[in-house]
Amino acid sequence: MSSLSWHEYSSKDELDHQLADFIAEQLSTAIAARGQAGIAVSGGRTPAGMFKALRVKELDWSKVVITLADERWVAPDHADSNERLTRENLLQDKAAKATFISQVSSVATAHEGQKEIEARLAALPSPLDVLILGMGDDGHTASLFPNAAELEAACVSDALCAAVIPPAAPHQRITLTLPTLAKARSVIVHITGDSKKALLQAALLEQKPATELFPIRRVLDKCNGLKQVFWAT
Ligand SMILES: O=C1O[C@H](COP(=O)(O)O)[C@@H](O)[C@H](O)[C@H]1O
Repeated sequence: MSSLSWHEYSSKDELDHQLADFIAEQLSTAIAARGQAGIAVSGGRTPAGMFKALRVKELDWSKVVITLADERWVAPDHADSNERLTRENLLQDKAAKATFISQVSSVATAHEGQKEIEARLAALPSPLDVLILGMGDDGHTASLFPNAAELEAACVSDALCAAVIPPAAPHQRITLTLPTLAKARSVIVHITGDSKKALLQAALLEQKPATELFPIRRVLDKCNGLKQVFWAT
């Protein structure tokens, strides 16, 4: 694996602000170099504070395309929706000018909706300039869940996204596939708490066939861009 650098902070607030500064700089650099920037953000409990710090940054948000690393197959106003989290916390203030690509539709299942989401994602700058990954307590990242029936296909797929039914977590999912995630120019793992730090460190040390590694490790192993962990206790 190419090298992974760690940035550790003594508070979540400091982490949120430092990470927001770093992302804003990367988006501005991408816009200067290529005229636009593409970023995929994660959902869950971790990113809200960082989103609030990022949304007020001075950059040309009209040139930024934002999507999700993964989405829960729920209505966009559902309490568990990653889109809702992103709209309420990131797509506000200056960042309201960004383009957002939603990864959910009104059809009943993620498997049925995958083709429509795939078509929408064709508008995403490729490769992504910035990818923010979370990590669950089970080592999943995006919605690449250990033991999901769709995991192996999503790790080698030519598609941009895949439908996944997590074996032990709520909601059907759409996730960017591992090849789509791994192409990102800059990958940031954004985690908090001692147990996630310990899990990530253990995942990075595992010596097993790829199919038995935690999904977070599988993604990081395939990334050739800049790789960093932003962590706070
Ligand atoms: O289900 C999900 O979980 C992960 C981790 O979330 P957290 O609540 O532990 O921060 C998240 O990265 C992913 O986007 C989300 O759909």
